[in-house]
Formats: sequence, C-alpha cells, structure tokens
Amino acid sequence: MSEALTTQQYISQTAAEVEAALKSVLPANWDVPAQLRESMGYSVDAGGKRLRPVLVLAAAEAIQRNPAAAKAAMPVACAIEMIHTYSLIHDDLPAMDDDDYRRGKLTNHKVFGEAMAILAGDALLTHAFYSIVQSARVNGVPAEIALQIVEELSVLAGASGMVGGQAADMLGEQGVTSIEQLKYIHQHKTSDLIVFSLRAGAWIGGATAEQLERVTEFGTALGLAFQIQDDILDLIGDEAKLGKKTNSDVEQHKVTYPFLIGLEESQMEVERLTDVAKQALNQAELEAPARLFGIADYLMKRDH
Ligand SMILES: CC(C)=CCC/C(C)=C/COP(=O)(O)OP(=O)(O)O
Ligand SMILES: C=C(C)CCOP(=O)(O)OP(=O)(O)O
Repeated sequence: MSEALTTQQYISQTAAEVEAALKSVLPANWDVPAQLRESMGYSVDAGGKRLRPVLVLAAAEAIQRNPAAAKAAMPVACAIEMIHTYSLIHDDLPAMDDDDYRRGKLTNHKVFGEAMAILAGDALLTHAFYSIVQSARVNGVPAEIALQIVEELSVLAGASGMVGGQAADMLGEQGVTSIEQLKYIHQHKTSDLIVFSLRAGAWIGGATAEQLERVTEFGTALGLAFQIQDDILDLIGDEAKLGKKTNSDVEQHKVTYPFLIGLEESQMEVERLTDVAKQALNQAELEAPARLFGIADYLMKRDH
C-alpha cells in the first residue's frame, strides 16, 4: 500500500477492503434462518471505524518478513470485527447498557428484538473462530500460527479478557470504583481486543518473541487511551459524529476516568498513554512501523 496515503486515507481504504472481505465471510445467500442472517448483517454492515481489523493488517505489514502477510491476515481481520460487533450488540441490550443507537442506526435489539440480537451476537462470535481456521485452510497461514491465534483470542475475548472486563464493568456500576479497578475494566473490556489484533497481525507477519512483547505493550497502552477517549467523547462528543448517544455513562452512573480524575486530567492521560504506547512501538524495532505510529496519533485526536 502506498506510503503517500495519509493515516486517515489508509484507514478508510483498509476499512473498505475489510468490508469487502466481510461480504464473502458472511455471504448474503448463506443458508441460515433469514432473520438471523439479516440481524448479523445489520450490525456488521452498519460501519464503524474498523479499527481492530485495520490494526491486524497494519501490524502484519509492519513486520515486513512475510510479503503475503496482509492478504493472509484478512480472515483474522474479519474475525476480530465480528467479535467486536457481537460485543457491541450485547453491550447495547437492555440487560447491559440499554442503548437505542449504535453506529448511527437503531441498535440491533430495537430492530430485531432481544432474542435475535442475542443470537446474532452468539453467531458472530462463533463464526469468528471459523474464519480464523479459514486463514490456515485457504489463505496459507501456517496451522501452528492459526492455532496460536485461536488460543490468544479465546483468552483475550473470554472470561479473563473482554467478557471479564465487561462483567467487572457491570458490577462496578453498583459501587464506587477506584482508578485501579477502572484500569482493570478498561484493559480487559477494551485493550484486550486491541492487543489481540496487533499480536495476531504480528504473528502472521513473522514477528520475533521480543517484537510480540513490545507490540503487546503498545496495544495495552493504546487500548487504555482509546477507552478513556471514548469516556471523554461520551461527555463532550457530538452524537451525530459518534453515531451513538452521549451522556450515557452519567445516566447509568458509570464510574469513568473523567468522573474519577476530571476531564482535563483524562485528556492528559490519553496523551501520556499514547506516548507510552509509542515508546513501546519504538522499542519493537519493526521494519516499517510508520502506519502504526500514525494510527496511534490519529486515535489520540479522534472525535468519533
Ligand atoms: C462481552 C461484552 C458484551 C463486551 C462489551 C465490551 C465493550 C468494549 C463494550 C463497549 O464499551 P462502552 O459501553 O464503554 O462503549 P460504548 O460507549 O460504545 O457503549
Ligand atoms: C471499546 C469501545 C470504546 C466500544 C466502541 O468501539 P469503537 O469506537 O471502535 O466502535 P466502532 O467504531 O467499531 O463502532
């Protein structure tokens, strides 16, 4: 991909490639109950920044040890977008955040009902693992690496990863949460999928153990900054740009970084964590890290 593209152009172009790939991963004529297929497609096709799949592909390209890495990584990029989309569908349910809008559209359960929204999430989660297997069967990812990626996704998206973070978030709504507890929630509910995306891309790209370590540190700090920025945007963001309602954290009595340390301190924390992330990325000594540095800066300044 041309280096002349700005970060924003790179993200839009890569997101469009991911969207095209998702169309074949989730075929329109799939022989499954029509309502279920429609409900899955409704949320997957609704857009979003496609940050996680873009990170898979950018990390795969940054290593520069496997020229076919980005193509080989596409099914994994689709998998993480399916996992992320399932998590948003379930997060919006009345039993969780009870939100009406997501990605600029009515939430899944508002259109298809709660039962179909739960099942669409379940099906996307399950299909993500199928897609990773296809990266080995069809796209040439070595089986040992696909196995490693399945293992990491099981951990980082599961009880000790994203689901655990979401559970702690739900429980935290009921009591005062310290900054340490909040960090735990953010790291698991948000950073873990970001860490997964970067590590999966790096594995396929042929990263060394040392590079994988540093990339993990990059993702951990970047993910925490990303979630704090999400909390900031919930307070001061524009609903039209965000495609979801603002002030929902306050309405749900959620303990957030702005709630605990104030808005300005939170903004400074996003900048500090972005610096920490970039230092780790520097230490990774990747062959072509420019895209990842660009994405880190872009995310720090994002307004949606
Ligand atoms: C297992 C599940 C359901 C995981 C959900 C994980 C997650 C990151 C939800 C969105 O967080 P948020 O509520 O802070 O973000 P938003 O403002 O987009 O709703
Ligand atoms: C982890 C968080 C903050 C939930 C929203 O994630 P994104 O902001 O990446 O949502 P989309 O762009 O994919 O809709």
